[in-house]
Amino acid sequence: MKTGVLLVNLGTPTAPTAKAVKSFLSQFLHDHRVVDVPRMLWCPLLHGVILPFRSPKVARLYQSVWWPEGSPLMVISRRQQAALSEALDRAGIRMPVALGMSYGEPSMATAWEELKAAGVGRVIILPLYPQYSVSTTASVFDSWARLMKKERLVPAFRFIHDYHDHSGYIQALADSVRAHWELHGRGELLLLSYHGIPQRYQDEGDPYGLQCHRTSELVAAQLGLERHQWRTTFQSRFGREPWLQPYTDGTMQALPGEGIKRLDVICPAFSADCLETLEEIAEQNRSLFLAAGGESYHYIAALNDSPGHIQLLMDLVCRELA
Ligand SMILES: C=CC1=C(C)c2cc3[nH]c(cc4nc(cc5[nH]c(cc1n2)c(C)c5CCC(=O)O)C(CCC(=O)O)=C4C)c(C)c3C=C
Ligand SMILES: [Fe+2]
Ligand SMILES: [Fe+2]
Repeated sequence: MKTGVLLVNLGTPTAPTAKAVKSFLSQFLHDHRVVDVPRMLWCPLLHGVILPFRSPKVARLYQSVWWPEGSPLMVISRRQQAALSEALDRAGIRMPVALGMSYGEPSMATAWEELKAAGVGRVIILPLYPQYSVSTTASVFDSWARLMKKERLVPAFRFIHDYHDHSGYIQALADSVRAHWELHGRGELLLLSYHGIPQRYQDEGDPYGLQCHRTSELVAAQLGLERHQWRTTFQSRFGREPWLQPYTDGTMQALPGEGIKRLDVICPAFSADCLETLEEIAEQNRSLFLAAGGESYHYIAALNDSPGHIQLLMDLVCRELA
C-alpha cells in the first residue's frame, strides 16, 4: 500500500488585507483548541471587537513582512514540501508529500484529497510543531479526525506527536546558531523565544512549556553554553489572562539594565519564519531592546528549508516507516 506524508502548519492569510486577515483570524479564533472560552461569551467579543479592530491593524503588520511570492509562512512551507519530496526521491523512497494548513488554504481536506488521488492508503501526519501543544498539535488531530468521519475506508495513519528533544532537531538548531555566530559574531546572551500559550492550559496538562524548556536545555548543552549565557522566554501574548512567563518583550526591556547589550535571538517553536518571527521578534522586539539601551540585536532565522531541517523531516518520516 502506498504511503504519503501530510505536512501540516498553522496557515496564514491569503493577502495582507484587512478582509483576508479577518477571514483567517475568524477561522483560527473560532477553534476551541485555541480559545476555550465558552462561545456565548467569546463570540460577541470576537465578532464585535477583536475581528473588526484587530484585522486592519494586523493586516498592516503582514504588509511589512509580505514577500513578492506571498506570505512568508506559505512560501517557506511550499519550499519545505518540495525539498522533502526531492530528498525522499533522492533516497529512493517514492512517497507523495502534501501540505495542509489548520486554517485557510490549502486546507487539510485539500491535502488529503491530493493524497487520495495519488493512491495513498497509509498516511504519516507530521504537524510542523516541534513542541506538542493543545492549541496546535491537538487541533491538527481534531481536523484529521473530522476529515476521517467522512471516509468509509479510514487509512492507516501515524501521527507525529512532537519532536522537541529529537537529536536531529537539536543539532539543526545548534548548527544554525553556530553558523550565525561565525558570520556575525557572538552576543552575550542567546535568548530562545517560544510562542506562548495561556498559563491555564499548562496548569490543565498541556506539556508545551516543559517541552520548550527541555529544547532550550538541549540546545544550550549542544552549544556548550553556561547557564548565564542563555535564557528561555515566551512571546505573542493574546488577551488578558496570564500566559507562560517570562515574557519576551519584558525581558528585552530588562536585559540592557542587567548589563546585557549584545543579544542573539532564536525562535525554536517556529519551523518556518512568519509574522511572529519576522515582525514581532526581528522588528518590534529589536526596537524594545535597543530603546532600553541594547547595542546589537540579531534574530537567527527559523530552520525553514535548510538542509539540516529537511534531513530532520526525512528522519521523522523514516522512523515512522520503520
Ligand atoms: C489566541 C490564542 C493563541 C494561541 C493559544 C496560539 C498558540 C500558538 N500559535 C503558534 C504559531 C503561530 N501563531 C501565529 C499567529 C497568531 N497566533 C495567534 C493566537 C494564538 N496562538 C494569533 C491571533 C495570530 C495571528 C496574528 C495576530 O493576530 O497576532 C503564527 C503566524 C501566522 C502567519 O501568518 O505568519 C504562527 C506560526 C504556536 C506554535 C502556538 C502554540 C504553541
Ligand atoms: Fe462566532
Ligand atoms: Fe499563534
